[in-house]
Amino acid sequence: MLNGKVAIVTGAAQGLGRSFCDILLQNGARVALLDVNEVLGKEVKDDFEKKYGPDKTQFIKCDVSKDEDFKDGFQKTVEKFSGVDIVCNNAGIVDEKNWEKTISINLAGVVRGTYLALDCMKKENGGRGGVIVNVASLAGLGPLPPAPIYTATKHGVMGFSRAMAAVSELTGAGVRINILCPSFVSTDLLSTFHQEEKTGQFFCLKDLSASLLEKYGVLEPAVVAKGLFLLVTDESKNGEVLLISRERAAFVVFPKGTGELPCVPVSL
Ligand SMILES: NC(=O)C1=CN([C@@H]2O[C@H](COP(=O)(O)OP(=O)(O)OC[C@H]3O[C@@H](n4cnc5c(N)ncnc54)[C@H](O)[C@@H]3O)[C@@H](O)[C@H]2O)C=CC1
Ligand SMILES: CCCCCC(=O)CC\C=C/C=C/C=C/[C@@H](O)[C@@H](O)CCCC(=O)O
Repeated sequence: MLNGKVAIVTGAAQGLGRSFCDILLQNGARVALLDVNEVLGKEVKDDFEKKYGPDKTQFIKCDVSKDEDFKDGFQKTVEKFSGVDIVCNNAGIVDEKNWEKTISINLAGVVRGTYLALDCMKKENGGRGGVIVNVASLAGLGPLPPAPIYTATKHGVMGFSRAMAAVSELTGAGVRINILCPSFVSTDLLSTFHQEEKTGQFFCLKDLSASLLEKYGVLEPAVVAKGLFLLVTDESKNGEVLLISRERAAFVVFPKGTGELPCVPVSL
């Protein structure tokens, strides 16, 4: 289904990003693995090479918070695979103490990756069109009290990506932009929920964290990867938000305009 297609996945060295690469490779795509972790990234590339054969993957060391790194990642991908069709802006962290770092990766990194992807794929630039999937979270749909900055970045990814999907459609860029909102997933990032050095002043809410984990359950990365595959392959989807939790996978329906927002009127 994805034969001949070229994908870029950030945060590809482990967790959800690794699963996203796997399902894209399984379906015939060639994949550039971008990650700041060079050791793990090269190991994953070797694993994929054993599983899918040579010349299907390329690991590129890239810190999505650095402009030159990210531009270099795109340039090396185009040089190796002669173009890009799919971009998954997945890299993300939880660090409520170093909150500027969290914003620079989770939000600014997604903005950077979306702009680079559009420059590379949009038809007016000689691109062949394509699709961008930005990874938000259930915390992009509602507040996650133990991680307010993380929540802010994911809400930012939601607003930015939905606006850019409209921009892409209005300008005829030929690039679809969709958003993935998973619930808790069994990856290294989830363990930060219980680490005081990552949750900082909000570590006091660790009981709420535990109850939220109980309430929402924990998904396997491969389940979320199926959601990525749907957003990549369903060409009718642009500006869509796919929520994936233990109970359901569903496209979020938003009010058509602010006039339809559920509100309680007040007299001023
Ligand atoms: N694990 C979970 O419960 C959920 C995770 N997500 C989101 O999914 C995405 C992936 O998270 P996980 O796979 O769970 O985390 P993870 O910690 O297992 O993997 C994240 C990957 O991103 C890489 N990375 C970190 N900073 C980077 C940077 N500056 N530049 C490039 N790569 C960088 C890491 O080296 C790592 O390989 C994140 O955006 C996260 O917010 C969303 C909902 C739930
Ligand atoms: C800090 C660790 C983050 C782990 C990575 C995630 O993105 C996990 C996101 C999973 C669940 C988020 C749930 C957010 C729920 C809110 O919408 C709100 O409903 C929470 C209010 C408390 C409650 O639901 O009882």
